[in-house]
Amino acid sequence: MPASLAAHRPPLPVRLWHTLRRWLGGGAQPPYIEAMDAMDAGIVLYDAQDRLVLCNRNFRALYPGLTHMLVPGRTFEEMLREAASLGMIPEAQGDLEAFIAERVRQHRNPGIPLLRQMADGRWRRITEQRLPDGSLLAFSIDVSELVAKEKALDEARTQAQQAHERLEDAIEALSDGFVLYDADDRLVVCNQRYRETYQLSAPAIRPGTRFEDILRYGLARGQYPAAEGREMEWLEERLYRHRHADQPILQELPGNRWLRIEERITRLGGVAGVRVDVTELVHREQQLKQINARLAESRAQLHAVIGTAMSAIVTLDENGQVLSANPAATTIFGWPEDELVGQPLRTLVPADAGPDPLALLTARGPEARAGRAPPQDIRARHRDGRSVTVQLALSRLDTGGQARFVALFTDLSEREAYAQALRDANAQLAHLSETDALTGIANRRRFDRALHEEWQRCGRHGLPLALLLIDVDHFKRYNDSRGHPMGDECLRAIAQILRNCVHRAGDLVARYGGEEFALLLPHTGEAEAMAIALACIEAVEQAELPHPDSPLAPHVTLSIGVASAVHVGDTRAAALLDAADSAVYAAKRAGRRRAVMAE
Ligand SMILES: Nc1nc2c(ncn2[C@@H]2O[C@H](COP(=O)(O)OP(=O)(O)OP(=O)(O)O)[C@@H](O)[C@H]2O)c(=O)[nH]1
Repeated sequence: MPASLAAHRPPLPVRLWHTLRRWLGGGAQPPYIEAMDAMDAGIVLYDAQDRLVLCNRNFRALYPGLTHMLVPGRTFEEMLREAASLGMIPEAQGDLEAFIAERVRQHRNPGIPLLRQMADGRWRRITEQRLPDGSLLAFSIDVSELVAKEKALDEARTQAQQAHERLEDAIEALSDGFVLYDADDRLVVCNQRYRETYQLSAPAIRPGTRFEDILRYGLARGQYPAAEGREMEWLEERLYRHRHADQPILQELPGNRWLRIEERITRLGGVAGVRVDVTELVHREQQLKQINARLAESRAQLHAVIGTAMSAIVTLDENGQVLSANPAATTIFGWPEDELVGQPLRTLVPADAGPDPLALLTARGPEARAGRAPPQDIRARHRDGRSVTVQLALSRLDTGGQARFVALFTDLSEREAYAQALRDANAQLAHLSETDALTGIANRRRFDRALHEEWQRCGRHGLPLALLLIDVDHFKRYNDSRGHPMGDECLRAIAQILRNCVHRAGDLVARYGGEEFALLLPHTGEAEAMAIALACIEAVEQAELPHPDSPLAPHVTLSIGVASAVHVGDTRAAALLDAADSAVYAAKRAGRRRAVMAE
């Protein structure tokens, strides 16, 4: 029946009353009584004095031991008292009189229907209604199933509430942030940790708020550093990922804090999310990245150094087999790296070069403890079989695991060549610094040094040292008549002639100055020195170097001062020089073209 129609109908007891009135007014005929008995509800009618008028079978069945009382004329209270005394009313246990008083009061002033449990444990709803003529109609319906369902519902509700509380407790107990959004993306529940995580957004984190609105609130307050300057783009991306929640998100928070967000679509179409603080992990990763970058840089620098080093750098395993070699190893030993790798150290340092160099580092000795052997010069072997002089420095690498060694080979042959070249250059320089540029014989510096040294040396042996000072006669005229370049040529020729006049290893021919020469003759006495002087004069004259302007001869002539002395006591070399000088003047004074012995 439609609800609108039911609303206009009179209540059931009133309808029942009218029916009963019709029955009773016309004399209650058995068929109507039977009809009442057939009804599912217990029906009982009391008159205005609360005396039973009639009741149906269903009512009588409710009180099986009370049949003798259920006769017209019995009052409600009498029947109640009898039923209670017979234990038919469980509620009446305890204070019987109080129960009866309360029940009679309710009966006389019927209000809302009563729910009563019967002796058989079943539940009935008793509706009592005072009728217009003062009589009271009561009927009771078995509502056991309804009550059972309501109880079950209550229990289910309680369980649901408990489950909800347990869920809330569990969510709160999580060390990570948890949040649940419904299918409309409105916040359902979140824990305190979640609110603490998003401190700048916290005021917006309330049940019922949309996820997007929480994001916008946070965006406006700098909650998401990664969104700075591109807020709308960031928002779009974040919402997309939120709704497609398939992969974890790494999210930055202010203060270089980091979260890992795991979101899942729930069965009801909402989104459950967990926020894990991974700040430490990210910081460690950042540090690791920096360290790796620095490591890569150092490695690149190391490779550059090793690659360009002049020395061969060879790494070896614990058995002395080559692990790697730099380009210099190929230069020094002739082995390409790929052919050298895997070969024993003995390939480069053969047995005839000495004991195994690695033995020092593997045996128990001070070198092994220091992890380094002193550099040693050895004859290593080139790939083509020839030996190469190298300096080998061995050291052990501290790898923390298996032993590794580094052999540093420096090619000494090259260094030797450099050293020799340097020595040669120095010698040449020394030679040049003591050589006369014009004539190629010793210069004044060399002469001075030699005079001093020979003076000392001859003195030590008690031997005489002779000195010839030679002057070219009228050389100014030579220059003037033949020109300066010819003068130079003449001086060169004289130097060469004088050089040929001495034969002993210690004899020195030097250019003493301008057109003056000097001969230093160790172990030479006066007579011998004079003989050499005369030989020099003779040799120059025989060369017949033209000197057209000389008043002495048509060719170049010499004047020579000769001195010879033995270094005794504290006599000085200068004395020998002075003596020779005086002698040469004497020769000039005597007419030139001669040799004069010092006095
Ligand atoms: N061409 C040339 N002339 C030089 C060089 N050194 C010195 N002379 C010259 O040698 C001459 C020496 O002159 P003097 O000292 O007067 O001696 P002299 O002319 O030889 O006279 P006496 O020694 O007294 O015979 C000067 O004219 C110098 O210019 C040189 O390297 N080359």
